[in-house]
Amino acid sequence: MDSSSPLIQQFRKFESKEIGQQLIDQALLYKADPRIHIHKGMGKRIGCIFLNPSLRTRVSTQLAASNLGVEPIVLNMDKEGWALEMKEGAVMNKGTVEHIKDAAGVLGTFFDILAIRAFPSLTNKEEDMSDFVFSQFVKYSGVPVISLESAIRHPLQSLADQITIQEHSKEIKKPKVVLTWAPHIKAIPHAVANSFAEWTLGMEHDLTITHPQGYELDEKFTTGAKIEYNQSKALEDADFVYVKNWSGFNDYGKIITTDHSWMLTEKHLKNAPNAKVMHCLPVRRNVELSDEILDGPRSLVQKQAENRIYAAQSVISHLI
Ligand SMILES: NCCC[C@H](NC(=O)CCC(=O)O)C(=O)O
Ligand SMILES: NC(=O)OP(=O)(O)O
Repeated sequence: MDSSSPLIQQFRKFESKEIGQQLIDQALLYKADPRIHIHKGMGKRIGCIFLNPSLRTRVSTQLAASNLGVEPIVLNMDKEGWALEMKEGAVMNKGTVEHIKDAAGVLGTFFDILAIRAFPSLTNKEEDMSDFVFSQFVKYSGVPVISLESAIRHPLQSLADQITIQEHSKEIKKPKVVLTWAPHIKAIPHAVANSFAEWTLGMEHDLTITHPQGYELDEKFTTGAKIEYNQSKALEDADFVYVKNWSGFNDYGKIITTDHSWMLTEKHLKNAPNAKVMHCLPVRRNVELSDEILDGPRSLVQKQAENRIYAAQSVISHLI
């Protein structure tokens, strides 16, 4: 498939509701019968390259590939690979051992598809915003590259989230979705929140984003959403509440507040009796979200994680 096609672009950034729905439908087909296309990927290989930790993405991508007969090979580059140099023209007389040009070139000859996890630095805003590390793999590998969460987006997570929303909103015409900031002990990337906003708006749901002053996200991803600084007002009558921490975007990579009162508990949802609660995981229990919600009937977090398999399978299937 031509790597500039809108379908492939959507694996990186949201292109259209029609393509979004097509990917969701394909994922649901695989969920009903995971090995229906077991021969489709015969002889193909996907290289899953992790520059950062992962549980769900690592395992679900391998399961998705296996369901299609594609052989997955995982390289935990941060632990097992050579330290990569990303900068053009670098004099490599310090810690980095291998240049991205050489490494990505080799990986491109070994694999039909690459899948890359590369978190942001959260210190160099301009570089992070250009999705520098992910883009270097795209530039030098010469094969289609799937994002397993890059500096600015986490599209496979968002696809899984939209599958989950669709599965749980059969009776609701236009679900009210609320993305709420949650406290955390560390500076956390914007990718999950950005992609969730991009896909939720793209699928034409009603999106409200709530966070303390100063935690405004990049407008590139949030235009069309209501921004409501009063969390309890934002949560009223919500159908889905997506809980996520992120660090400052304007005050880049900074922790602006850790206000514990933003941690979602049952009390916060007294005016949202039907709200289902979502989180991409891993979650810091009783910091971001309370045990009572995570272990209670509102929680969709396990369903989201399960749908990661079929989201990845839908995307890989379109690529082979
Ligand atoms: N892919 C799922 C989330 C990955 C990352 N979370 C983290 O880094 C959590 C780290 C911690 O809790 O220490 C994030 O939110 O973008
Ligand atoms: N949600 C998610 O991407 O999880 P991992 O970081 O464990 O892959």
